[in-house]
Parts: sequence; structure tokens; C-alpha cells
Amino acid sequence: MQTVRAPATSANLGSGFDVFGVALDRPTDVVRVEKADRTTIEMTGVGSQYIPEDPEKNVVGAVAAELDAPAHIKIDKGVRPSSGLGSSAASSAGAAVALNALYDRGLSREELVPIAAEGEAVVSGEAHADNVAPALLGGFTVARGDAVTAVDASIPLVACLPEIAVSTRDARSVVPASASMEDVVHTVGSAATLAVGMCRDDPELVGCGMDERVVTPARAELITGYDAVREAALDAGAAGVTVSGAGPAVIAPCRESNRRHVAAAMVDAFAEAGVESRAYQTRVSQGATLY
Ligand SMILES: Nc1ncnc2c1ncn2[C@@H]1O[C@H](COP(=O)(O)OP(=O)(O)O)[C@@H](O)[C@H]1O
Ligand SMILES: N[C@@H](CCOP(=O)(O)O)C(=O)O
Repeated sequence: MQTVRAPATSANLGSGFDVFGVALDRPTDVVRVEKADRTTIEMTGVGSQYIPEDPEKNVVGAVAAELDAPAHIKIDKGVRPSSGLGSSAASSAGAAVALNALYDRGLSREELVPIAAEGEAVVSGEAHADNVAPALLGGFTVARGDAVTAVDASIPLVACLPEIAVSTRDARSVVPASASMEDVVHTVGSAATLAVGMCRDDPELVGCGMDERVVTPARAELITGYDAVREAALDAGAAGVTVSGAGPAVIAPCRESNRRHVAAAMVDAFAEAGVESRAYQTRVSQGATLY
């Protein structure tokens, strides 16, 4: 038997649409695997009632098939599905690490990225790696085509998750098909600033580099209260605010000393907009861990 704790992730970070991602130290999924003749899946935890246990429809079924590693897979969900916090990626990455160890496949974390990405294809139709890369490698990751670059980073963040469901598919359908050259230049400047901020562990640069004018405003429309939550987080001292993943979670880097204050301000602002929410006081952290 093998057990893995796999982290939530936030992919995009505003300026890095479909490219940037970070692993978060909470929330997490716990994935437990035991050898079996065929793959079966058992789900518990937050939102598990909405997740199919059929291996054809659950992301971990595809990962087990890719690794030719049939198992009884138990997943205790800590990362709510359709959250914008890489819920499916946490399970995919956790299963990839656990099954790799269970069957002694000897694959590196980098080699597991495309395998875990096949799990993502079950949900979104695309084997995108921007969530599974940080879930496997930890820190800040850059997914570009088949190549992934990872750097360690330690940035305090608040990830505030409202009681709204936004499917990744729906949130992708509102992304504009084109952007002006002015907006492209602005995004490149922001993305470069964010990457430097991650390398320097500087939350101010990371927050500044999240500014993006094409994808984020379109998706913010799907999140009741987004503008008020953004303003409240900035007033409370956040260095920047953006939509986490495809939403509805909203993410805000900040100094550790004002993280609690930022978290409270975001929850209060959602409440004023009539939406319940939960704020995770978290940080950029390590990838999936065997224990
Ligand atoms: N093991 C799993 N964990 C989470 N979601 C899963 C899993 N297997 C299949 N799904 C499906 O994936 C969808 C949620 O994934 P996704 O939209 O990527 O969430 P998030 O925005 O949190 O990353 C839901 O439709 C859910 O039923
Ligand atoms: N780059 C993708 C990431 C989706 O992440 P999720 O956590 O919302 O599944 C996108 O922005 O569509």
C-alpha cells in the first residue's frame, strides 16, 4: 500500500494563462493505493458526492491505465472539485506518485507530468500540464508545450473559495479568441515580473505581475462579488489579486504578517455580496509527498 498527500494548485496566476502554476500547502487530497487485478475507486471528502467512481470518468482511472498499474484507489478529497484550485490535478498527481511507487516503475517526477496530464484530459478534453506540473514538482512551474521548468518558491497567499461552482469548461468558453498587441505587451511585462518575483520570493513583485487584461476580466464576470473582494484584499494589504485557475477561487499573495487580515477581508467582502466562502491561509510549497 502507498499513501500520498497531493496539493491544491493555482494555475495561470493572471499573466501566465495555461503556462504558470504553483503548488499550495493547503488544501490537499490524500490518495491511497493497493495492488488489485483491476482498477476500482472509492471517493470520500469534500465534494466527493459529485465525482464519479467509474475509472473511465475519474481522472485517476486514466493515470492507472497510463502506468499499467491496476489498483484499488481511495481518494479523500480536501480540494473541492470545480474550485479553480486544481482539484482533479491533485488526484491525478497523487495517483501518479502513489502508483509509480506501488509498482516500482522508477519514473522521475518530470516523467510523471505527461502521465498525470492524461487524467486532466478525462475532465477537460485536453492533457494540459499547468496544474499537474506544480502538483508533482512543487514550487512555481512554467509549462510550455511539452517542457516544464520548476523553481522553488515560498510566497504567502490567501486562496478564497466561494460557494459558487464554475466548471473549467465554462470558464474556458468565455476566454476571448484574440488580444490586441498592446494587451500582449502588457501581459509579457507582467509575466516576466511575476517570474522574477517567484525567483526572489518577493510577494510584491508576484502580486504586481498578476495584472492581466484579457482572460481575467472575462472570467471575473462569472464570480459574484469579484470586484469587491479584489478591492477588499488590496485594501487589507494584498500585493495583488487574481482569479485562481478557471475560478471561482480568488488568490492574493501578501506578506505573512497580514495574511490573516487579507483572508478575513476577502471572506467579509464575499459575504456582503451574498456569497459564503472559505479562505485558505496558504503558501507556495512542495509537490505531492509519499508518507
Ligand atoms: N479524482 C477527481 N477529483 C476531482 N474531480 C474529478 C476527479 N475525477 C473526475 N473529476 C471531475 O473533474 C471536475 C473537476 O475538475 P476541475 O474542473 O479541474 O476542478 P478544479 O477547477 O478544482 O481544478 C468535476 O467535474 C469532477 O467530477
Ligand atoms: N489553465 C487552466 C487551468 C484550470 O485550472 P482549474 O484549477 O480551474 O481546473 C485554465 O485557466 O483554464
